[in-house]
Amino acid sequence: MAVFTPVTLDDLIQWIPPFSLGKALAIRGISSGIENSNFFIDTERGEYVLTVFENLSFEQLPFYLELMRHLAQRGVLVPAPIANQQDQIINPLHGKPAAIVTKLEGDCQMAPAPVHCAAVGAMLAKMHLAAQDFSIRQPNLRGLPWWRETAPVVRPYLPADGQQLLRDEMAFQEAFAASDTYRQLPNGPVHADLFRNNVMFNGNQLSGFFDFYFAGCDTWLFDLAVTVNDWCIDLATGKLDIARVRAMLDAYHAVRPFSVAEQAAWQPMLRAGALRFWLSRLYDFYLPRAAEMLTPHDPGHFERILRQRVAHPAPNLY
Ligand SMILES: Nc1ncnc2c1ncn2[C@@H]1O[C@H](COP(=O)(O)OP(=O)(O)OP(=O)(O)O)[C@@H](O)[C@H]1O
Ligand SMILES: N[C@@H](CCO)C(=O)O
Repeated sequence: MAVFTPVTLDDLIQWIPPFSLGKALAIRGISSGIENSNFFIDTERGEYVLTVFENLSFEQLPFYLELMRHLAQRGVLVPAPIANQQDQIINPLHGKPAAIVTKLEGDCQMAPAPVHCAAVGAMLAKMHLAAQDFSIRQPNLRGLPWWRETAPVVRPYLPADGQQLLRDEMAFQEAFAASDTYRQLPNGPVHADLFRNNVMFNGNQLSGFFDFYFAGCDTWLFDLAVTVNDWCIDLATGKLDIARVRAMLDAYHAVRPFSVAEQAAWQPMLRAGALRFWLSRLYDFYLPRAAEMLTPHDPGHFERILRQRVAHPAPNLY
């Protein structure tokens, strides 16, 4: 169901020669994923992932794919895009942009322990540092300007207490974004969607981050807040699990020490990370795109997380 653009082995055999991967031997559609058509492909040089982009254009894709190339070249574990003989990594296939990237070994870890959270924290810090000198700049397209646009669109669908929470949190986040503390936060390219289903593990060994298609420039702390809000919580209640939070924060800090401003911004940023996904899930729930085929994620999950973060202080960064 999640292969929107079919690609046959014959199509691949015709298309793949400029990539110097030898002959294409097999292709299998990947059923999970709702944005793009993804395939595992076998070639004479090994196994790779082929993505045909259904929504992103030739103009939009360089930010994401060049960022992955930049990170892979610096030893951050991410899928490395494969260039053709002209050094192009985005090429048309059935009229849509497509790319081949290296395959990450293993599976997603959907019930993470502190050891997994530590591995994610350390790699996230390494990724932030390695992306600092990436030359293409694109803002986080799901940042404050998008919240401002989206909050009034989804608010009418909420009951009174939800409307109140959304109003209060938007006001809180506007003030936070205008503060001196916020201005002092280090920023750069971030993943911005580093949930459990976007990281691969081979046993307890992290094998890579993937699905960079919400990446953009934002504060490093926002990226960490989004990650903690998914990896380090009890999914039923949204409560933080202190052992997992500590493991992730300590591992991050050991690679890229936190600043004083970041400590001051930590609680508001956890709320920002929850608000961002509450809004996008509300939008997808109440205003689904015409071709939407899958059940939207539950917005209530991030409303619970937001209420938790407002009511209970999180552990300090360091
Ligand atoms: N480089 C990779 N190596 C190994 N497996 C991959 C790789 N890229 C994607 N996959 C597999 O394909 C599945 C779908 O990929 P992905 O999550 O990027 O889909 P999508 O449609 O782009 O996004 P979404 O998660 O928003 O639905 C992943 O869950 C993973 O199992
Ligand atoms: N991680 C997002 C989905 C978009 O990748 C969510 O859980 O709402």
